[in-house]
Amino acid sequence: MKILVDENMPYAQTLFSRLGDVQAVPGRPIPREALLGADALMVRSVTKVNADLLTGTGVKFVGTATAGTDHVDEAWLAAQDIGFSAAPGCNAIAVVEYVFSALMILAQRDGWQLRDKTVGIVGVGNVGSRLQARFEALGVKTLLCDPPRAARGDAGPFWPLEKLVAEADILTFHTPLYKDGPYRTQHLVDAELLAALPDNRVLINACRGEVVDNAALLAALNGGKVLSTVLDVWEPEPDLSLPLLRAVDIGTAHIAGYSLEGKARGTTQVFEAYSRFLGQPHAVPLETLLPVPDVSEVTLNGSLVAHLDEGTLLRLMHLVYDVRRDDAPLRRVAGIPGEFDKLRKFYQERREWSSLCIQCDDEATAALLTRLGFTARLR
Ligand SMILES: NC(=O)C1=CN([C@@H]2O[C@H](COP(=O)(O)OP(=O)(O)OC[C@H]3O[C@@H](n4cnc5c(N)ncnc54)[C@H](O)[C@@H]3O)[C@@H](O)[C@H]2O)C=CC1
Ligand SMILES: O=C(O)C(=O)[C@H](O)COP(=O)(O)O
Repeated sequence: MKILVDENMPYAQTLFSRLGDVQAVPGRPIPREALLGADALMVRSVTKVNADLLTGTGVKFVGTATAGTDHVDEAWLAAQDIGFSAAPGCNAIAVVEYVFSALMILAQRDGWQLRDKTVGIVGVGNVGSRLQARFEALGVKTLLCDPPRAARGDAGPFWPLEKLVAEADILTFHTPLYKDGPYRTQHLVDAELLAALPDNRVLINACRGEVVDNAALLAALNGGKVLSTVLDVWEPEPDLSLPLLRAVDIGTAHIAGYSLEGKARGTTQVFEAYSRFLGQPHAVPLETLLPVPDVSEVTLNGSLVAHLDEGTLLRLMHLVYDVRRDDAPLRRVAGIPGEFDKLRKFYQERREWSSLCIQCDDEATAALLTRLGFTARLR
């Protein structure tokens, strides 16, 4: 059995070799000759999986170690009776921690406190709901927009996007990319929305580049719109607009989801799905794969809760992950062919907040840190 895996999929060799012969290949594009004779294909978001890629191959199962699936023609796979699995939620925590880092940096730079702001979350799935839970832990007001969930009768409240545009200080987008249909998200942020957005707001896109009309955003920023902008994803990738990169406050190379835990969950989720598909189910506990983090324990003296000190919180968050480490390298190499993908391929190890154990003095602080996603212990 031959299993092709994207070369940027940590732990794929270790895991998939339990099921067959593994060959690691570049994902953008996958070499056609490698596909011939392959039984299964494990990709990431950079590979377009469709009839053009797979017709005439013997591939019977496709896994994508990603949350988004817009690069996969699922209807075509189903029509060909090719098995498919994504990795829903695998990197949601990483995206949440990216958003927090970005917001804390802007707050410090511009002299505001997160707790005084209202955050509008557009798309309240794996990322958005975790984001909301952490904001709630900090007492930050959120407004949620998720029309598909509202239509399903899920508990909200969910609001129309227009209300978030009018009332939220921070708008953060976490929807799938839908190019058509009733919940189309392509260019959800367009010239009209940008014009309606009052000045001094924050806009974050960490879902898919096409959810924001990049040309309209650049025109708005060039036209004097006062908007702090954080973009992890671009239209198009990898050839992002250099003027837009210069105009945004924080810009990164589609790495919001790139914690080691997030990538490892992605690989294990598709491995487990493929093993079930083959009728040989395996379960892989994440802790059996992950290395010890560089910094694993700190002591926090005093209470974080008595008067919530966002400066201390920022320092704790940034002991684990500070988004500026990803903004600077993109600005250095953007525009040089191949460099966007290289930043992603040779990504410096990044861990999630849960990898940091914080020893603290009081129960309320420990409870808050735990709700935020750190590991907290009373000393
Ligand atoms: N930058 C990165 O590294 C990453 C990007 N992503 C992207 O973020 C997206 C969201 O991730 P998850 O939360 O894990 O996905 P998810 O599928 O769990 O949640 C998406 C939510 O968006 C909602 N939604 C759909 N259409 C909408 C619309 N028109 N308006 C508002 N809400 C809408 C859905 O009902 C769902 O609740 C993924 O589809 C993926 O494209 C995900 C992980 C990492
Ligand atoms: O999971 C998703 O969806 C993402 O956007 C991934 O974080 C993107 O990573 P790659 O698949 O492009 O390595």
